[in-house]
Amino acid sequence: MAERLRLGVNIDHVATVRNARGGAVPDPVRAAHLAIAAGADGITAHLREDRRHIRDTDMARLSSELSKPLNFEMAATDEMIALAERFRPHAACLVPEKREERTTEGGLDVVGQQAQLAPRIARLKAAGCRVSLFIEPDAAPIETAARLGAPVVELHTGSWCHAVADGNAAKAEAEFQRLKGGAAHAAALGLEVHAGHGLDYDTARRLAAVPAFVEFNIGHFLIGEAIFVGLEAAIRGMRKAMDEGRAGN
Ligand SMILES: CC(=O)[C@@H](O)[C@H](O)COP(=O)(O)O
Ligand SMILES: NCC(=O)COP(=O)(O)O
Repeated sequence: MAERLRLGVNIDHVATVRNARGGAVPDPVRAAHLAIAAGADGITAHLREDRRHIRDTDMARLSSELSKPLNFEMAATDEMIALAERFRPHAACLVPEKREERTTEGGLDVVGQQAQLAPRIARLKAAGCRVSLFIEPDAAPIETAARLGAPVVELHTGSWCHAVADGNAAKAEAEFQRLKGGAAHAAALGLEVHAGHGLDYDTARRLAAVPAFVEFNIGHFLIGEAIFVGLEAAIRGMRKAMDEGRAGN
């Protein structure tokens, strides 16, 4: 039987709510435990350089407490690599960061940054982390990721999700085919293929029909949905959507 499409729950925006008042609640680590109890296959947390949401202490607790894999998202800086060497998460995903961005705006420039990325990927591997590169679903970054020795790529789904949300059917179809082709290309190179950014129930269900994808990392939509239905129901709803999509329903 084919391995189930995995769901990684990103808890960043529980920390966004916590930080709004500068206190200790809601606790993102408590959310991580609840997400796992609700069926999450792993937890993703993005320790940004500006610490706008997840903080070092959150990452330390997640690294020591979780019963499922932790995917530590980070910029490819020496500061973050050193933290990954200290916390030793199951996985590390290198993402682009701009201080002024509201959220991630695209994939890592792996083609232009090969020289800087290669030693940092080596350090993460030496620390026992499964390295993932968050990239655009295009041939050049996919092939470069494979050459750099990253075993995993996470394809940026934001452009497709925005086109769907905007009702731009032509652009949505073009972006979906870009993701489908990128996933097949990455898989053919032996890469494990993940997807993330902006996914909701509908887009997760549709994307799950692409067999090359092994894992989705989903956060903002789930935390927003949890405000209305609770975190467990939101996650179970996403699990159902992904299973339906994978089964072709
Ligand atoms: C790379 C990606 O799309 C997300 O995992 C990232 O965490 C988004 O950044 P924010 O969580 O700060 O919106
Ligand atoms: N890498 C994508 C991720 O972890 C979650 O992105 P989003 O669902 O919060 O947009």
